[in-house]
Amino acid sequence: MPDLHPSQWHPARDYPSSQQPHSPSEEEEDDEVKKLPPFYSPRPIPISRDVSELDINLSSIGEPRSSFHQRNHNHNHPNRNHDHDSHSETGSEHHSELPGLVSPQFTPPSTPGIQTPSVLNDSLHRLPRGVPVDSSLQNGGCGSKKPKLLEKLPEVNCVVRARIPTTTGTEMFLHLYQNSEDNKEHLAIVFGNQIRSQSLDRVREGETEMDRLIRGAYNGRLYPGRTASKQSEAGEAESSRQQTPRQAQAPMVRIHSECYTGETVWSARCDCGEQLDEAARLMSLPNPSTGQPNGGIIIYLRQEGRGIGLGEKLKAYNLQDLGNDTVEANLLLRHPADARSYGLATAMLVDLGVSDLRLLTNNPDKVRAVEGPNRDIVVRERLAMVPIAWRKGGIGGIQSEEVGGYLKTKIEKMGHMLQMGSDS
Ligand SMILES: Nc1nc2c(ncn2[C@@H]2O[C@H](COP(=O)(O)OP(=O)(O)OP(=O)(O)O)[C@@H](O)[C@H]2O)c(=O)[nH]1
Repeated sequence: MPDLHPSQWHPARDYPSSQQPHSPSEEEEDDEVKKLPPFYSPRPIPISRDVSELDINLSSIGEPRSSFHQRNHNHNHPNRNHDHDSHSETGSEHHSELPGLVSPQFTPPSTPGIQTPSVLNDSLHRLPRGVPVDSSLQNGGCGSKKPKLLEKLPEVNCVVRARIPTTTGTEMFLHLYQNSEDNKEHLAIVFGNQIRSQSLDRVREGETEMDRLIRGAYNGRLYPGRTASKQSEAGEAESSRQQTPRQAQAPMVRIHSECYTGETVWSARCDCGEQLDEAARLMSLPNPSTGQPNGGIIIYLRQEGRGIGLGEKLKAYNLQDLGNDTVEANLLLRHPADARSYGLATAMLVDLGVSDLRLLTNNPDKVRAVEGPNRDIVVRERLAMVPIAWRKGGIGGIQSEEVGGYLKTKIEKMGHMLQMGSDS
């Protein structure tokens, strides 16, 4: 390689041809993928114990501090609170006493209290347009690339579930999973109270009723003094009255990969934090026909930096500042452009009783990959995630030179199904 200062060096020009980073051919991709462990993210440590016997390490739970209701979308200052009052969009509760921490996506651009939930025709209250998907067809709305899938889904086990009231007034149930492939705590963020985890509800040998209550394997709600995981008849009648009605449509699902920089430390290099917020907001919106929240599931996978890990992603950012795009930077670091896999997401969704879904994504690879090796799950529709800054009448959104380049590369090199700068 020529002896150049890094700031003068560009991969396309200055790499010896044998080392030139390039878009891999299908064969090369095959080789590249074979070299990767099945759940590369980035170095899984296989666990030998039976997943059903895994114990809960409570001290390690709680990371990362996802700030999806408190995100700063202007990025002028990380701690800036915007000036909208907080307002529940579900129409179910109104917390006028909450501080102004709620992000603009969660806050209608009006004074809380003067609008009724019947105003469902403005862009904030509508779901994105669904595009029908059929992955069995060559041009079925999800690209033509066949994902490399394992023959068998990994084993997953939901070890604990807890109710989380959120700053918008919507409640969700956080499900923490362990699995047979790595030691990471992957999560399912479940909106609505109809979706149950089969592995969580399964009775464990020797467990007491208190054990079940503590690990979240109860129905209805917890209250001081409750001792039984199953409710009394009166309690059951009350909970079925409060249960969110089953939606006629397949549930909305977002499969999200961890992004510490975009979700926690206000990075304007990517739109990851905004996408996480938006998925939660859409799942909290009232369904026009029932008035109840739409509900849905965010599968939160710990595959930081598209699977290369935070340290490597930070190196990639330095390479980006030296003039490379996101794909080139990964390849220069000897990583694939995208090192993720979605088998764990499929297995978690199967555990949550999902057989078909509407997927919030622009990424064609996710659609086929989440369906699993035997089409264990079917994606019926794709709901586009259009950046807020590109939307007509959209308020805020991430705006920076870096996020512009990031989205451009996704569209031009990774086949993401979006039109640059457009909200269609
Ligand atoms: N290697 C690398 N990873 C990045 C970069 N920017 C963001 N990421 C990671 O990309 C992942 C974001 O992916 P997702 O939110 O699942 O979205 P996606 O696959 O791009 O597609 P959508 O479903 O359309 O959002 C996170 O793990 C981020 O940490 C980057 O410049 N380099």
